Amino acid sequence: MNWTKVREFEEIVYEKLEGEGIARVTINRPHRRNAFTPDTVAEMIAAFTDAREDPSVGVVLLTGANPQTDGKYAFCAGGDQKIRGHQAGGYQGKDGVPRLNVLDLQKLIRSMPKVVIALVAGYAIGGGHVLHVVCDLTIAADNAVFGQTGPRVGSFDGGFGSSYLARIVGQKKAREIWYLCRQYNAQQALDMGLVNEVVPVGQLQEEGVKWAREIMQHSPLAIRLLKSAFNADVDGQQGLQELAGNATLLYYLTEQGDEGRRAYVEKRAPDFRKFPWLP
Ligand SMILES: CC(C)(COP(=O)(O)OP(=O)(O)OC[C@H]1O[C@@H](n2cnc3c(N)ncnc32)[C@H](O)[C@@H]1OP(=O)(O)O)[C@@H](O)C(=O)NCCC(=O)NCCSC(=O)c1cc(O)c2ccccc2c1O
Repeated sequence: MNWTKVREFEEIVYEKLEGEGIARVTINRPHRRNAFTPDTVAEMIAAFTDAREDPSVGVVLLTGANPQTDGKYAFCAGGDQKIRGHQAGGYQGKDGVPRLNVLDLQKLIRSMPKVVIALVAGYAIGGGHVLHVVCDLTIAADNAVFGQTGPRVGSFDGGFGSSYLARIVGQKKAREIWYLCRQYNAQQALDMGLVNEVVPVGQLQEEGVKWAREIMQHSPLAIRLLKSAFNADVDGQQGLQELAGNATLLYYLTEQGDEGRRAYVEKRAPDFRKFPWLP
């Protein structure tokens, strides 16, 4: 497949499949099971922002560099515990400032009007598990392992990582996942509705592209509106803002919406009488 690097990053790889509208973000810290630092997250935010702003991109694949240095696999093992500051308010990257900027990345993935598909091989653990949860779809390799570790390592994600997880797998299962910190294999994840499909690990990337190509055949506006409608059901005023923003976008595309703008620019009264009050 003809993947082209969009630009150089240090802790991720960001590519596009030329002429297909598909982008891929790969977390590239295999010596730490692809655990993220604030710098990894800042790079991911930059890549996802590029994909969001590029009108030719409709689908973004999120994955981890594999196999790892010891031959094992990981999607992402969450925040890098070795740089989580001592009694500090977050993870410390190159500038030494403690932050939890993965929360900004979660919001971006969730609200961007493109489809984000997590391709999970090996461990999706802690904050890495939450990353796949906030993606629109998840395809798992048959060696995938899912779980939260927060209460064991002195952390928790009470946002999308717990409340949205409960919307996906149900309250009882979500509480089990967080309170017991167990690990679940790909089949168990499929059974609880946590992933969309399980494929052999060697086919994971191809399968992701296959799903992306199918999505790319469909209407961008319909998918944009569906994503914001799914979010609006769960995300309160933020979700309504996304849905309403799309209503405004559509209104701007109409003659009626344009009449108000034109009248202002032409310094005349708008004529809305020609438009029907539909039932
Ligand atoms: C993922 C594992 C289950 C894999 O186990 P395995 O035995 O295969 O591998 P090793 O344990 O030997 O790991 C190999 C190598 O990688 C290092 N490593 C792995 N994960 C991390 C990590 N998260 N941070 C730092 N380093 C990591 C490991 O130390 C080894 O290197 P050595 O040089 O030491 O040999 C297992 O690795 C594992 O359980 N990892 C920890 C998973 C974890 O607890 N993650 C953090 C959860 S908390 C979190 O992610 C989090 C982040 C946020 O930003 C939040 C923001 C807001 C709210 C909440 C947040 C949050 O909870």
